Amino acid sequence: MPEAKSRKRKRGKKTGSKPQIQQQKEIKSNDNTKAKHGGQSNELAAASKRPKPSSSSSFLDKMKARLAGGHFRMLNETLYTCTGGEAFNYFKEDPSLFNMYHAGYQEQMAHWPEQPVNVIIKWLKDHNRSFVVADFGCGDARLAKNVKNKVFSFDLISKDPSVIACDMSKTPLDSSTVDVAVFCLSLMGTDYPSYLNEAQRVLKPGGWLLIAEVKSRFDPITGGADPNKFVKAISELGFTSVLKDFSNKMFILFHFQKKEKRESSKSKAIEWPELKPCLYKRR
Ligand SMILES: C[S@@+](CC[C@H](N)C(=O)[O-])C[C@H]1O[C@@H](n2cnc3c(N)ncnc32)[C@H](O)[C@@H]1O
Repeated sequence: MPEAKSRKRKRGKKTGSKPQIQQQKEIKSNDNTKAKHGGQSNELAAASKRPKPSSSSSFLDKMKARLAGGHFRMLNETLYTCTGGEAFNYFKEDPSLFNMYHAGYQEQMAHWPEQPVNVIIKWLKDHNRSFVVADFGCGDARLAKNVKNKVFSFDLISKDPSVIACDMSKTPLDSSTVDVAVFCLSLMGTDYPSYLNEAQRVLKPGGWLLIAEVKSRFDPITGGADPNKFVKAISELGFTSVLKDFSNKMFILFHFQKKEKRESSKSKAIEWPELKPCLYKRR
């Protein structure tokens, strides 16, 4: 690493001094040609040869954005193809990757006409303010920052003192203590049923499970999961389906309420549909 740094410094010096020397030469030759020919056209010709700082910096910005976009897509794909535990260890080793992921995520979300987290914030504002909320995969904890409810925010890395860093299949919450469990675009890991199991454990009977997910993940025509199979699996986990909303172009919303008692026998394994990774577009 130190070697790379010093090489960078040397290169910086070289490129930094060259244009200056060039400029001086141009000014000189301009003066000469002006003196010789007295024409304005020579000055214009020289100016057109000068490097344009604005275009080179915008090129650099473009390259930086392309590189950042590539990093984001790589991290995004990693999160969708590993378990929560693996993702937790991955970010723990290099927390800066989490910032990189979220910068790319915010960039992508800026192109969505509506943010699902805002729809959930509105739902919470329209309901009981004393509801205790658990935000599973909270990101920058926007939800907690925008409601008056008590919110427990969980993510792989804590970027805010209010966020608890953990793999959300194992939260530190006591059983039956939460009124609303939120998963907003966060059912990423291949072991996503373990996150829903955890929500079932911490929710009070009658508690709400709100899920927003990328629509393409539930489009069987393009290899997505059958939403009915997803709802069936969650019902077997001990929930009643209350709402399935397909009206938004980008995301799908599911609302469930926890049953007083789980009906399905423990011996019968729940058949969870596979949720395909959500691959964001290159921009
Ligand atoms: C696509 S972002 C959405 C963030 C936020 N919910 C929003 O809507 O803006 C998904 C978040 O879930 C987190 N996440 C994914 N798997 C997780 C896990 N097993 N445990 C904790 N957080 C997880 C990611 O780190 C990421 O911050």
